[in-house]
Amino acid sequence: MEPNSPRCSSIHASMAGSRSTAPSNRSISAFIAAPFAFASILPAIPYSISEARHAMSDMPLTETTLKGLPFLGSAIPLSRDALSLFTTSLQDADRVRMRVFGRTVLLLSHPQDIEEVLVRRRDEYGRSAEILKLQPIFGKGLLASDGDLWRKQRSLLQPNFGHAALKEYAAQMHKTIARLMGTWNDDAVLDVHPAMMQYTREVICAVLFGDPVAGEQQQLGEAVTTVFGDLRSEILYLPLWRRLPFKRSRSWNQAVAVLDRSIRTAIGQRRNLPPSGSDLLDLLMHASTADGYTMSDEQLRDEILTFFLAGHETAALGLTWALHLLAQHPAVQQKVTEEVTALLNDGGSLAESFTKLPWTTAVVKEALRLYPPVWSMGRRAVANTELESAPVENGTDIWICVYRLHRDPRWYPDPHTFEPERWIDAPPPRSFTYLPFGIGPRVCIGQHFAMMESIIGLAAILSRFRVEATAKAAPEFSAWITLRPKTPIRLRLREFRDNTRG
Ligand code: HEM
Repeated sequence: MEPNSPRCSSIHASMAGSRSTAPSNRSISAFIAAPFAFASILPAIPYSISEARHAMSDMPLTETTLKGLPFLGSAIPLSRDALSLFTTSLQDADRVRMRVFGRTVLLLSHPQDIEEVLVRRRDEYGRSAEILKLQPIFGKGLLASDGDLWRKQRSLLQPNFGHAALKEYAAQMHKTIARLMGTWNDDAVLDVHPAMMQYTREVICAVLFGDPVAGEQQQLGEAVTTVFGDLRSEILYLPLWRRLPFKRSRSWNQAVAVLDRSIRTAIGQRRNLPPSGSDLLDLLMHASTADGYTMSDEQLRDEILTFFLAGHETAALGLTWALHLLAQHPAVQQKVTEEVTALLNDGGSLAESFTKLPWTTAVVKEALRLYPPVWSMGRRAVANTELESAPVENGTDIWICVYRLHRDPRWYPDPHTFEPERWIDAPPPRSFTYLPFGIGPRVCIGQHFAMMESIIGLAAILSRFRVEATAKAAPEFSAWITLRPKTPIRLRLREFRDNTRG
């Protein structure tokens, strides 16, 4: 997709938070200035309302209602296995209505409804109940805030995820994965998810704080792992769970305190130094909008925690699933290895030339299609509104099942098959059917960052190692906030090249 095409400018215009529901051809907004050089690695998220309307107008949407228990509604099957409940019920209808603890929930996976909720009628939907429950811990960072605060923060933060900034981060990413691979040996069996968590955690720490001394990094890393590893309980039981004298809640509280203290200390120390532009913390601290708005220390702390929350595990999961898929598909792995090797043999460097790796990019996109780390997105209606032929009452919870959307045979032929070819020299998928990073004004601010981190990470690993599956069975996954493997994914590393280049 050309960045200045009408489609693309519609995306950008839609993100500017305008109240109009009509598509606009305004040129690229300051919010999402997708850099030209990165266009080829972005997930194809074609967006043209008129095109989408035309293509889908002849298909009436179907709706069903799930019967549940009094008051509990569908809470029990939902807590047992939400993903199965979602995918099974969405097989029979485009929309599923259910009750959960007395609330109405509308489950969606049709692109037409998704467009309504996330773009056309976006002002009629607010943050989801689950996200709002995180506010006492993570404050009013970008993910959990809304309205004017969100708009101000988004425009302040967005430039730091644009082209120039990303180029700086590429070198950090490459350095980080190279350092990590220095600890891997030929024939070793790698537990992939924790290894990728280490990679993305070190990247986000390095990008935010520069290269802190190893001890601080380690302490911060452990706190991040504890806090974000136990978010599930947090969301369910907050604030009760935190007050109970369990070992897990105690260590969780301690980790939150460490994280909080480390971030506040880093902010405090920096306030006494002149601006250096050396890392993201420094840039954010001194950023201001055209009308002079700057962030308070409290807001800065919330944004940094939010980046950990939103950008650490998600990116690690994308990479974990990509490596798993490559181990299952040696022929595709070979293609990736060949293109990376060719680039390096021609004197290219991964940090500078990662946009020139179509197979690696396609593998990342396809992994995010099959295993979207954010497999479900939520909103809550803040007004009485409607979807085509369906009323939506104020207060209705909306859940969008991205997993089902990505595996719907109407949009993806042979939807459960790993086929990176879909993303190479093929027309982009139908509008609003590929949403690993969401869409509309609340689209992931870190999407380019995450794509770059994934491509550089994957390419670096495959420039040196072949990965082999150690188990035949496909791993099961647990779908709570993110789509995680239920049991470890262990891959055998076969070193074929030393890591002195690239
Ligand atoms: C593969 C990796 C990632 C995936 C799959 C992912 C996915 C998403 C999705 C689906 C949303 C939109 C949620 C919604 O509309 O309700 C989102 C929002 C967000 N993401 Fe990401 N993300 C990833 C990486 C990152 C990274 C690396 C960062 C930061 C460094 C980040 C920061 C954020 C923030 C701050 C938001 C909230 C944006 C807003 O509401 O304005 N994400 N992400």
